Amino acid sequence: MLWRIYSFSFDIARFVIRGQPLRLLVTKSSNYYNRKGYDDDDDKKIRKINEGDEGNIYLHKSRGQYILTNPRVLDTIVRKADVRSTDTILEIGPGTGNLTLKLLQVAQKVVAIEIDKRMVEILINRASNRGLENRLSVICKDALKTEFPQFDAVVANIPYGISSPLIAKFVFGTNSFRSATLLLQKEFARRLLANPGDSQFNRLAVNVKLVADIEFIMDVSKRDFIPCPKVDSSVVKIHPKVNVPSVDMNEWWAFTRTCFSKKNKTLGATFKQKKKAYELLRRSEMVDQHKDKVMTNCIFDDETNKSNDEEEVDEEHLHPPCFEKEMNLFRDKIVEVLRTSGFEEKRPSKLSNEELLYLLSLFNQAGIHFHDKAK
Ligand SMILES: C[S@@+](CC[C@H](N)C(=O)[O-])C[C@H]1O[C@@H](n2cnc3c(N)ncnc32)[C@H](O)[C@@H]1O
Repeated sequence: MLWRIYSFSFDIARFVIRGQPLRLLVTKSSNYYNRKGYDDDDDKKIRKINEGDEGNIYLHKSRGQYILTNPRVLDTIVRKADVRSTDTILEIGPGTGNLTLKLLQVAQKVVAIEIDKRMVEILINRASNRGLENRLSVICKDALKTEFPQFDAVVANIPYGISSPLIAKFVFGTNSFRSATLLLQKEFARRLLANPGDSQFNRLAVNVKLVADIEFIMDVSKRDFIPCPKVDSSVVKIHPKVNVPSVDMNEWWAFTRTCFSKKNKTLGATFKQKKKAYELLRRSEMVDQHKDKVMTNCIFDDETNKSNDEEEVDEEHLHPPCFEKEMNLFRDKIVEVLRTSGFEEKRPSKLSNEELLYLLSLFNQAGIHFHDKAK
């Protein structure tokens, strides 16, 4: 009972502070979710929100459905995105359209990709009620499986569960664009912003920063969302670089995957592992018979820095006796490159992209190449 009173006063306070209509349907169960955010045990009907008279909807945790409701935060995101009146803006996960409606006021066109058709209905209704539907194009599909149309910039509060592959799709995809202003989970944003030597620096930052500059915009409190998530958020702006180093991206991803498999180990220790040398020997152009079968894995799938590039290799066949001599020679060659270049005692977590690019070029000169696992 006390909690209900507290919860209701909180909503009233939000109404007064922000001067916006109450959006919550205060139902029996909503008090529970108010307090706790999503219910971990029940991912189905978890929270009903009400967008004024324009529809109401239950939100799903599995789809990252956290609605950003603070108009001041929404305005700041749009302002910091520097949207031009001639722009086509790509928005991923528009939800019920709080951000979309603001974008439609400043951009020429908004293309929104939303997986949930219930959200699409509400979004189209809200845009139509304001006479903005002609400038809105909605694609009701999974953004990861959809080819993006041409766009000038991205502005989005994306579902956090797909941050890595989505950012990879933006920065390594074929579309050229000016910037991507994204609301991300705070921890993820910190990893993206991290520099060599920072504890959060990992392969995610290394790969993205090869092709883009990342700008911190602002932190956003979890209390600015409905329902209240467990984590805080941050807005960052990704600026694709005009001059990208000329490097084979597949090889770069495979190289950083190997280096960052243990980001705090020295490179000497990482590359001296028999298994690592064997994998490289098999994949190197010197012996790889299957060069054309290179497979590109998700470039960020080790962002938690777990050693998930450890291939499931049958130990018996890890280094067959006939291969032992060849492998030892190859490993000596790798270590020689590291020793003569002064990289043997260095740790990948402290190296800049320029240093990593230089090391890769030295490996290549010695005939050592990196590929993702051959199929
Ligand atoms: C964090 S909510 C953001 C909603 C809205 N933009 C806002 O700021 O309030 C994420 C939205 O992305 C949608 N979504 C989740 N996975 C998606 C996917 N793979 N492709 C497109 N949309 C997706 C969800 O349905 C949800 O509407």
